[in-house]
Amino acid sequence: MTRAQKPVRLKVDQVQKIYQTGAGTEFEAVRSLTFDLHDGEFACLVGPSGSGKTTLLKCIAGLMRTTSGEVVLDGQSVNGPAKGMAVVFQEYGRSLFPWMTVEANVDLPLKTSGVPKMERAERVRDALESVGLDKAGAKYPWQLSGGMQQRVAIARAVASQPSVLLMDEPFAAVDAQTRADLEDLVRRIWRKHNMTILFVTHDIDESVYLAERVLVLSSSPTVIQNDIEIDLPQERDQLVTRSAARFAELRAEVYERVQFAKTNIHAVVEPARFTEAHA
Ligand SMILES: Nc1ncnc2c1ncn2[C@@H]1O[C@H](COP(=O)(O)OP(=O)(O)OP(=O)(O)O)[C@@H](O)[C@H]1O
Repeated sequence: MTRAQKPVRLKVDQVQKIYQTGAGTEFEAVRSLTFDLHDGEFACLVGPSGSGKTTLLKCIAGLMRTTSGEVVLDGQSVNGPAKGMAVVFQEYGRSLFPWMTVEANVDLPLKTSGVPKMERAERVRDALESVGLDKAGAKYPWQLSGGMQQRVAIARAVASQPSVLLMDEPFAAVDAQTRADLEDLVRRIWRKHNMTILFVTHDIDESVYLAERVLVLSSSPTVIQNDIEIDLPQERDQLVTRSAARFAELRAEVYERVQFAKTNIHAVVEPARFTEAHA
């Protein structure tokens, strides 16, 4: 089945975000963003610094109101923190409760959403096993390394069985080796649980390695500038995949698009004006 034939999980429809920045002033961070995420897709979102990646993710997760436009999850309009979405942030240290064990941290969203106790225990066990932390359930977050803490945050997201998993620069704060391990872990989890993932990253190589599709944002005020299919084999390996000729081509393509985004404000939405202004 092709991507287009699969049901749409997440619909982002002309989302605009204008921040009120003080006495009568405002800043349009996101202009008009439209894309669909289909069931089981893994998409990465890249773009210049300040292009609105975090703003967009917060709007999608229902943590921030859009100024206009709509986010629809499984056919329901998102108007607040949505039950079917889980978010993994960069700051794992702040997203886990230090006074709770690993198990209790993973269990918390299940408990608050009223999942029966027996089922909760099973889901927590499965999720911790998926991230290779089945022996660490009784530990506290502060007894774990940064990479392990981020795996707990991922386990918590997996346990809640979200329709869509949102990840905002989740590996930016860990060392290179841990990052590579976590990338492989997320791809394994994605395939095992047939998840739908939207992953924000600064790192172009990471976006190509992880995703099936890379969405490139323009600079602010932001629109989707490019939607690039990553036609690499499903089985990926840090050494083999990253040294493949096709990987280099895709990386170069995404890199060029991001460079273009940095220097061509409004080039996509208003090409005529851009051409005139730079003629
Ligand atoms: N609360 C706010 N009030 C006003 N402007 C804001 C606010 N939050 C973000 N912005 C502005 O909106 C734009 C987009 O910010 P955002 O953090 O979403 O970008 P980003 O692509 O995630 O950035 P980075 O890649 O550097 O993390 C930036 O110009 C930022 O200064």
